[in-house]
Order: sequence, then structure tokens, then C-alpha cells
Amino acid sequence: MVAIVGKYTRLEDSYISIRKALHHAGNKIDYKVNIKFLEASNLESTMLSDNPASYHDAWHNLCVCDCVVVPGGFGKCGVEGKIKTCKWCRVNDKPFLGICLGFQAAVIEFSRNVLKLDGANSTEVYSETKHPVVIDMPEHNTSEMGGTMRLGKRTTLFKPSAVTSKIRRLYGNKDKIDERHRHRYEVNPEYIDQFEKNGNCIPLVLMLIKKEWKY
Ligand SMILES: NC(=O)CC[C@H](N)C(=O)O
Repeated sequence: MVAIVGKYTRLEDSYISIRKALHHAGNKIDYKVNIKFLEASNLESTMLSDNPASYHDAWHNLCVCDCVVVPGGFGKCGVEGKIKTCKWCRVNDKPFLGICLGFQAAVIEFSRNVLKLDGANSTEVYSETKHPVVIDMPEHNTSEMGGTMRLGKRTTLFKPSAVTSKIRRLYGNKDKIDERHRHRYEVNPEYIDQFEKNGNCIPLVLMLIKKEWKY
């Protein structure tokens, strides 16, 4: 069972491309993929008092799933729940895929709990953070909402030294790949050195994969 920890989980068409991709991947290797949608905000500590039944139900489902996808999204709502999910996956070695905001959440979690950068955050969530590990991109004009995203196909280069990179292997060991972007924020280049020195997380790509997919 794959848990998708998102915030538009009540809408039928939300995350449709992720659902389809998971089912296609399952077909390819003869596995039936069951997907469980979990509302990220139900995993946040405040829910323990506000709605204990939803809180415990969400954590139960997270604990019993085989692997976790934290998908993209916008705004503050549910982000702390996504960060908690990332931590739980890292600490418990649960296979994890973070896409876009999900990846940004993993970077924040890693910064807070491994690099000990207290209160690290994305400026999208808290603009006054002491440790802005995810920041708005230079081409993003904060005064306008429309048409300011990095949108469309972009090339990503793999470092020649990335010989053991699982992501690179999944892409057939290519030197460069083209992937679609749709975001306004990115990992703060000033912190990349610390990330690289302290773990196997490679913040310049859109995804972070821990362990091999097990299905
Ligand atoms: N596509 C996404 O998940 C976007 C992530 C984040 N809100 C950003 O704008 O960078």
C-alpha cells in the first residue's frame, strides 16, 4: 500500500497523474498498487487535541503503509504534517518519494533534525525564518501571482561524480535529463554544501528517493 500524504485528498481528480504513474509502475512489475490518501494536516500535533480520532487514524494509516509519496502543493496549509511525514519516513527507513513541495518538505525536515537548523523553513511558509532553506527563485516576482512560476521542461545535469545515484540509475544512467517544472520556490543554494556533507540527500533534483521502491 502506498500512502499519498497531500492536502487536496477529497477531490477526485487531485493527484491523478501520480495515481496513474503508480498504477503503471505496478503493472510493469506485476504488483497491484493500493493507494491510501492521507490528509497532511491530520498528522499535525494540533490535531491530537482538535480531532484525536482523525489524528490517530492518519498516523495508523501512515504506519501500516509500505511506502509514502508526498506530492506537490502550494501554501502553508498541511506543510507541518508533510514535514512530520518526511521525518517519520527517514527515521523508520520507509521508502519515500517527495515531489516538488514534498521534496521541499524533506529538505526542511533534514535541515531541522539532521543539520539542527532550528526553525528552518521555506519562505513560502514563513518568510521571517532564521534558516530559509527553501527560497523564492530569482525569476519569481512575489508581487504577482499569475505567470511567475518556473514552468515547463527544464534540463537537469547529473554531476559526473554521481556514479552511485539511484535517481540517475532510474533514468538509465544518463548525463542529463529533461523534466517538467511547476514551482516558484527552490532549495537555497547557500545550504547545498551542508546538505551534501551531511547526508545522501541531493537537493538539486525534484525528487528524493530513499531506498529502492519495494514493489
Ligand atoms: N509544484 C509544487 O509542488 C510547488 C511547490 C512550491 N509551492 C513552489 O511553488 O515551489
